[in-house]
This record gives sequence, C-alpha cells and structure tokens, in this order.
Amino acid sequence: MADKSCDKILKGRKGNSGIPELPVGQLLFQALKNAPKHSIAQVNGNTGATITFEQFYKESVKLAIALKKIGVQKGDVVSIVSENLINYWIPVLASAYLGATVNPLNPIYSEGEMRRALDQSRPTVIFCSENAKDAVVGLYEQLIYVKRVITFSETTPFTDSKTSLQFFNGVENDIDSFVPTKVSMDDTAFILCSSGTTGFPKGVMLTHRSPRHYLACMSDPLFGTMSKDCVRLICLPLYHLIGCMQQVLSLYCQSLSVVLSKFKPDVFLRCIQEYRVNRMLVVPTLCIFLSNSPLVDKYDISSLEEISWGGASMCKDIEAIVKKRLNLKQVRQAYGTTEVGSACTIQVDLNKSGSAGCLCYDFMGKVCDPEKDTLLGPGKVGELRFKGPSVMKGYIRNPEATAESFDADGFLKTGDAGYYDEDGYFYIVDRFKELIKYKAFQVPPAEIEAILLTHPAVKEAAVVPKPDERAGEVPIAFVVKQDGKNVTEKELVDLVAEKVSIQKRLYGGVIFTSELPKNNTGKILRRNLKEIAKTYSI
Ligand SMILES: Nc1ncnc2c1ncn2[C@@H]1O[C@H](COP(=O)(O)OP(=O)(O)OP(=O)(O)O)[C@@H](O)[C@H]1O
Ligand SMILES: O=C(O)[C@H]1CSC(c2nc3ccc(O)cc3s2)=N1
Ligand SMILES: [Mg+2]
Repeated sequence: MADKSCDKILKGRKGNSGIPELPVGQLLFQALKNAPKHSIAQVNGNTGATITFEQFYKESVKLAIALKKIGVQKGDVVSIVSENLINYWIPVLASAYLGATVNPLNPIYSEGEMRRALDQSRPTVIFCSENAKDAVVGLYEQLIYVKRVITFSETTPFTDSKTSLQFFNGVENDIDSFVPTKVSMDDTAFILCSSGTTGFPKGVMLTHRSPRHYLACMSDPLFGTMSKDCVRLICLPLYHLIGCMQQVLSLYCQSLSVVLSKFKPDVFLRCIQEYRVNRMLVVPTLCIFLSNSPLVDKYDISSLEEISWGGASMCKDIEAIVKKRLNLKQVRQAYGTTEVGSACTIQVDLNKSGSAGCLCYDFMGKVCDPEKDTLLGPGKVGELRFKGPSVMKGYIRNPEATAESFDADGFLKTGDAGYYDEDGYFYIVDRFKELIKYKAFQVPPAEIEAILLTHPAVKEAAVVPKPDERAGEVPIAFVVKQDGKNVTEKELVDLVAEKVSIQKRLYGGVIFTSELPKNNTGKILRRNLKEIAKTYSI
C-alpha cells in the first residue's frame, strides 16, 4: 500500500478561541486594568504576603514608566533573578508593557551558571530579590551590557543596587496616561531556560504567540479551565515555562494564585487547605508524593478538583491512585517542552489511560525514526516532533543548537520517544537519552519505577542504566524508603522480576538512598545517578 505520508502527520483542531491576537504585555495590561480592584491576586504560601489586582496594575505601570525613563525599550532584555514572590511579576509586566524581552532565571544558579545564562541573554537591567542579589551584584562589574541592577523583596521596595535610591519615586501622576508599547506577535516575549535535566539549561526564545496560544488552549473547556473562581497553586518556579504560563493564566483569568517561595511538603498541603486550592499543575515527583505520603491524610485538601501533570514520565497507575485518594474529578496528563513554548498535547479523554492527550490547537505532530527521519504510523515508537504557533524561535545566541533542533520540514525534534494510537492520542515513553539499552531492547525506566512504587516501603524510585559487558546496559534502581519502613534489595529485585519481561529485570540491583537528586523543577537528575551506578556492584 502506498505510504500515505499525509496520514502520518497529525493535525490539531483549528484554534478559534476568544483570546485576542495581542502581545502578552497588552493582554495582561487590559486584564489587570479591568480586574476587581480589591480582589487578592496572589498570596505567598510561605509568608502569607498578599497583593491585590489594583496593586499589581498600579505598581507594574509605575515601574514601566520608571524603566522607560532610563531608556528600557522594545528589543531590550530584562532579567529577573528571584525565588517565587508575590511581586515577582511586577518587573515582568513592566518590561512586557515596554515591549522588552523578559528573561527569568533560576536564583540558585552557581556563579558560573548565572554568568553563562546572562552572557546568553545579555540583559540591560537585572531585577534580583534580596535573597538572590549576592549571585548577581558580584557579577555586575563584569557584565558590561548591564546598565542597572535593581533589588526587591516582598517587604522592601525596588531599589537601585548602586545608588540605593528607591527606584520609582514620583511617577504616581502618569499612571492613567500610560499605554503599553505596540509590538509584533513574532517579537520575543520571553527567554526561558529549559530545566537543565540532561545538561546545561538552554536559553529558549519564545514569541508572544506562546502565552497567547496557552491562553487559547486553556479557554477551551476541553483542554483546561479559565475561570475567576479558579484558585491555582503555582508549585513550580515562575522562571520555568509551566510556572510562567500558569502565572499568565491566573492573571488573565483574574483568579487567585498561591505561590511558594520555598517548597516544603507541609506548607504545600497547608496552602491547599487554607486557600481552598482547586487546581494545580504538578510534576510526577509531586504526584507520587500525593499518592503515597502519610502527610496527605493530615490536611483537608478536598477543595482540589483537578490536577494536571507533565514534565517527566509517570506510570498511569499513579494517576489512578491520586485521583481515587484525593477524590478528584480529573487527573490530566499534558506534554510540552520549553522549546514547544506551551503544552502541545493535553489529555481530554479519561478512557485513554496513560495518554498525554491529543494535539492542542493549530499544532501538527508526527513520530519519526530518529536515525532515518522516516514517518512512523500509529503504535510505532519513535521521536516525537511538533510544529505549532508557540514553538520557539530558537536558542538565544546558539544558531548551531537551533539548527539541530528542527528537521527538514521545520518540525521541532523533541528528543522524546513516544507514539500515537489509531485515534491520534499521544503516549510518551521517555527521553531517548534515558531509555536503557539492554541488548537489542530499549527499556523505559518509568515502567520499572511504577512497579517499585507499588511496594508500601518505597517512597521514591529512579531506574537508570548501569554499564554491563554482557548486555551493554542493565537497569539499576535507586530507592528512597518510606520513613520507618523496611525492605531488602532482594525483595525489590524479585518484585520486579515477577512482573516484567526478562530484559527489564533489575540486573544492576538496588541502591537505597536518603533522597534522589532533583533539579528546581522537581525532575530527577538521572545523569547524577548514572555516575554513581557505574561504580556499584550488586
Ligand atoms: N507528559 C510528559 N511525560 C513524560 N515526559 C514529559 C512530559 N511532559 C514533559 N516531559 C519531559 O520534559 C521535557 C521538557 O522539559 P523542560 O523543557 O522543562 O526541560 P528538560 O528537557 O527537562 O531539561 P533540558 O532540556 O534542559 O535537559 C520533555 O522533553 C520531556 O522529556
Ligand atoms: O492549568 C490548567 O488548567 C492545566 C490544563 S493542562 C495545563 C498545562 N500547562 C502546561 C504548560 C507547559 C507544559 O510544558 C505543559 C503544560 S500542561 N494546564
Ligand atoms: Mg529538554
């Protein structure tokens, strides 16, 4: 039969939402200007600090006027180096109103990582929180492209780090006459860093089509929720794509969001109880915590209606356990990458258990043989590749990495292994980089981790490859035990052997550890575990 290639390029529905085709600064300027003035927009779950929509609007406009006075304009880059705070997004909005590109950065980067990230984005102005300023002010003298470093916190005003002048005195009167700068939808709105799971984080240039596309998807009840009654807990850092898009969503919806400046399990649960959180977007490590931590029973989190998750692989059993334990209406998987600039598939059909869903608006998707570039049909595992309105312009100041990231048809090569079924629903197997090559087989770690997590004494598990002369690589597990519970290596090796085919057995054994190394977006740093595995012998 002829290779009907067009059948193997899947197309999402045409977008027709009511979200105006406007740059993020203009979209949010209008949303904040028209929001209920005295409603609380955000609360810091750790400190209890709050900010109203009126404060968000006035403070961001005042700051925009002050930034304009020092020459910040369209095309400039403004970096934000801070933990999650209720006023984190005031400089983000102020910069966006002026058409500047916003570059949020991880506040606990090492000096080398911070230098590398800043040399990529080359900001004119850097905002840094009191807690993060040592990492930035120390670099200030060396960074010739930086005009000004402005420090802030929830209790201290925006202050010039050199002159110690409070940054936007005396701009009260111009608020009503201020209008945001007009920019093109294809201008760079954000430079966001990928999570750094597989190597150095990469500076990803996203246009205004990313936040607008995200809002368009969330405005369709099929994919998400857009309501003033939402109370979202933003669990991830605001400098990460997911945290950034969740912030855009809650401000646009004029709904309450809770941020955590420091993640602690008890604070996380207390916030859901105290602020009656009804929605949140989490990563698998948090789903696993919700599925098996005894702490969960100590809080009333019955306000939760829906949990979405993405960011790493997780077996469908955990989804079912979380849904049942928390009595949720829905646990929804979604798939996206920083380079995709939003979610590109979102779960819409509960019967498609384990699926990351179907294509979002105006997206195209395909699965390709990673070596031959040939198109693969339904059920065939290959590299997931996508094309859509929110996909990145490229990596900042890295044309080589950008060119390598797209195929001849302009599809983004994700590096992720997956497939789609006959109905066009996508399933994520894992990253190609993380599949364990046992002889001629490719073993997905998530499958073995799911079995280990069924043991009541197992709190967390990560399976990585261990070099092996005979097989090339063999699976080895790192396990964190539940407090006060015990289990032996042999028990876990046997548990897995009973449930999997011969190539998926834990020939490398089990290493018990007190915690798994994670990055700031809660993803397990498997590359660290691979190094330890190399020297372990069962
Ligand atoms: N639903 C999902 N299931 C499995 N993996 C997912 C899912 N959603 C996202 N991911 C993983 O997260 C990756 C995107 O994450 P992100 O852009 O934050 O950076 P990263 O790839 O983790 O880090 P880096 O690119 O810096 O190594 C995807 O490439 C994929 O591997
Ligand atoms: O907030 C919501 O209602 C849910 C519905 S699914 C969803 C997602 N948002 C993102 C953003 C980036 C990304 O990589 C994955 C998702 S899933 N948000
Ligand atoms: Mg990546």
